[in-house]
Amino acid sequence: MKVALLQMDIVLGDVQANRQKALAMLEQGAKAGAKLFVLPELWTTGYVLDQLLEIGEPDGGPTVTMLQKFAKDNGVEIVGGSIAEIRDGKVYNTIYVIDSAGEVIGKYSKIHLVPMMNEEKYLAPGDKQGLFDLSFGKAGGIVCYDLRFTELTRALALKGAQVLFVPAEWPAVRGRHWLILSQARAIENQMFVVAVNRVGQDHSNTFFGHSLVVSPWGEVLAEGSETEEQVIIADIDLGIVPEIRRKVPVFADRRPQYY
Ligand SMILES: O=C(O)CCC(=O)C(=O)O
Repeated sequence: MKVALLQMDIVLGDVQANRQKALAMLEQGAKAGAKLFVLPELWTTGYVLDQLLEIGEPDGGPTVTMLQKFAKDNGVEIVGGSIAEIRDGKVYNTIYVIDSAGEVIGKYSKIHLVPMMNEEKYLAPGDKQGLFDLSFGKAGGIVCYDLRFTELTRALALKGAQVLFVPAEWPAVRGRHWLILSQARAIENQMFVVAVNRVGQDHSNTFFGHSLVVSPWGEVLAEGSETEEQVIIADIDLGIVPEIRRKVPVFADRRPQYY
C-alpha cells in the first residue's frame, strides 16, 4: 500500500489558503500513485487557539467535504489530519477518516490536551478511542501529544490495529522525543506508525517536520526533512505484521494480571 504524508507548512488562521495548499499536495501524491493520504494536526488553522470557535467547522463543513470529494474522485482513503471541529459550542481537535467512496467512516478527537500549549483553555478533550476499519484492515488514530501515552496505543493494538496514524504539530525543541516515541510505539506494538508533522513556525514554536513511517520492526522507511514542505511517499507491506508478531511473540507473552 502506497501512503502519502503531507508534511505542510500552515498559514496561521487562513483556512482557505491551507485548503488550497493541501489540495495541491493531495494531487501531487495521487500523481505519485498514493492510495492513502495523511495530513498533520490542525492543518486548516494552525495554533490560533483563541480563534478556533470562529474558524473551526462543524461536521459536514467545507474542509471535510473537500476531502470527501478528493477521496471519491480519486478512489483513495484519507486520514484527514485533524481539524478544529465545532460540536455543542466547543472545539475538538478531530481526525476525520474517509473511505474511497468519499464516506466519513470514523472520527477521533484528541484525548490528551497539551498543558505546554494551553490547549485545555480552548479545546475540549475527546472521550473515545480512534479505531478505524480501512480497506487494508484495522488502524488506530491518535493526535500529537497522545503519542506520549503508551497505554492508548497499546489499547488500539490490542483491538487489532496494525497501523497507527499520528497527525501532529510537534515542536523542534522536543524533536528527539518525536523520533524516539514514534519508533518505540512501532516496536513495542509491532505495528506501522505513520506520523505526520508540520514544518514552519508560529508565534510560539518552530515545528520539527521529520514526518516518518516506521515499520513494526522499528525501521524508518521514510522520513521528511526538518524545514521543507514535502509529500513523502512510502510503501507499507502489512504482510510482515503477523510474521513479526510470531517471531517475537510479545502479545502472546503479555501477563496483564501483574501489571
Ligand atoms: O508532546 C509534545 O512534546 C508535543 C505535543 C504537541 O505539540 C501537541 O500535542 O500539539
